[in-house]
Amino acid sequence: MALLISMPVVLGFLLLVLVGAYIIRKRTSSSHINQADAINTTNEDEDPILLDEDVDLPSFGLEIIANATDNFSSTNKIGEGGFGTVYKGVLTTGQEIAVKRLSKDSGQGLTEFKNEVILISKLQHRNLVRLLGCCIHREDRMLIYEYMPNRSLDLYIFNQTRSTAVDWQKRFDIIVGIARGLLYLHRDSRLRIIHRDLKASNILLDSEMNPKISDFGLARIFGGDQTQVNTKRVVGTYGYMSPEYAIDGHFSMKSDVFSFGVVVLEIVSGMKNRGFDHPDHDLNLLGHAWKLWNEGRPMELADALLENVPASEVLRCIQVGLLCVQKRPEERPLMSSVLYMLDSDNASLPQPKQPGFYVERVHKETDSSSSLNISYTSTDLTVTTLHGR
Ligand SMILES: Nc1ncnc2c1ncn2[C@@H]1O[C@H](COP(=O)(O)OP(=O)(O)OP(=O)(O)O)[C@@H](O)[C@H]1O
Repeated sequence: MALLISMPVVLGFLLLVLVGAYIIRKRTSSSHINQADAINTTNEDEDPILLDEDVDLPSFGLEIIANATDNFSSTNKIGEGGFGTVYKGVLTTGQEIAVKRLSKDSGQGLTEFKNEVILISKLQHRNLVRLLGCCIHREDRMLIYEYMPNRSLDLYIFNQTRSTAVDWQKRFDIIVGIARGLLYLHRDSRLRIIHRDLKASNILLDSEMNPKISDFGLARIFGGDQTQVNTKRVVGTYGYMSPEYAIDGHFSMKSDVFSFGVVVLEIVSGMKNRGFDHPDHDLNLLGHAWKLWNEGRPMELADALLENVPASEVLRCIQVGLLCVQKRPEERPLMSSVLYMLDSDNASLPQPKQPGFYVERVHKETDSSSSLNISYTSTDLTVTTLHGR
């Protein structure tokens, strides 16, 4: 009798457990869908998307890397970034490497480290820097890259002495190479990747001055038909960030296109967007280029150190650069169109409209569509801004 009474109770309990398990499973799997097949626009959590899967990447022992870099000696130090210090090293095989050592007090860096390892180990393109492996030893984390003998683009184009080493043909090839690398990230790789920190110091140059996009610590994977992510944590570098990203935290392929446009105008002019100084106005490089364009004298933007430049090619690059930095993301071209425009002599290009963020020296630019003022600092550091705080 007692058994007969308790039977429905037991069955009911079992049913509850099953329904509960189903709901939990459904929730878990839909959070995966958000990452992989995501919807058109998503809100990004404070933490970046990290794929939970094994990465097939060689691991170097600390001893090997310490030997290669002369125990991380200051003479082997070649750079310093938001992530930590970069050292040059030589393996016993004679192969030259660049070692990025995550600084220990960089809480941000650990997430970026994982992100970079996971992302770049899946990518392969002649215009992307190659990650050879990583080294994890206790608290120490390092990324091992192929060494780029000509270091980064900023060291050439913003340096009067060195910039003569990059004539117009080289600069044009570098622009096209960066565009190809970015198109691969946006469209042609197995994943759709938004770099988020494209800038001159993240373009490395090999022995033949071929450009390689580097620094994937801030990059994000988009899935399915996803075109935009909204984040509260804006990370990037002032001078290269698009208005909709810097102000509203919206990033997309079009925010990378904006950064690409800034790089193009910097390559053509040999001047930095941020910190640009002109006696006649308060505009930054984008504003200056836009002003010259409207006044019908765009060729004045070209680096004075360049000789015998093919005017039509330079003009095309300036026009493409201005199209990429247009204020409204929907007006900016996709990287496929950018490459088409760069490649074709006689394609008729659209007229560029007003760029985003084109005032510099007033140190403050207000966007009417947002209640937020963007205040520039005087440093060129990578920034992290929390919106809505
Ligand atoms: N693979 C490499 N080969 C040669 N030089 C490199 C390599 N990777 C980085 N460097 C040098 O080290 C410098 C610092 O690189 P890193 O990517 O850490 O910082 P960054 O891009 O300058 O700044 P941030 O981290 O703020 O974006 C680069 O500008 C470049 O000159």
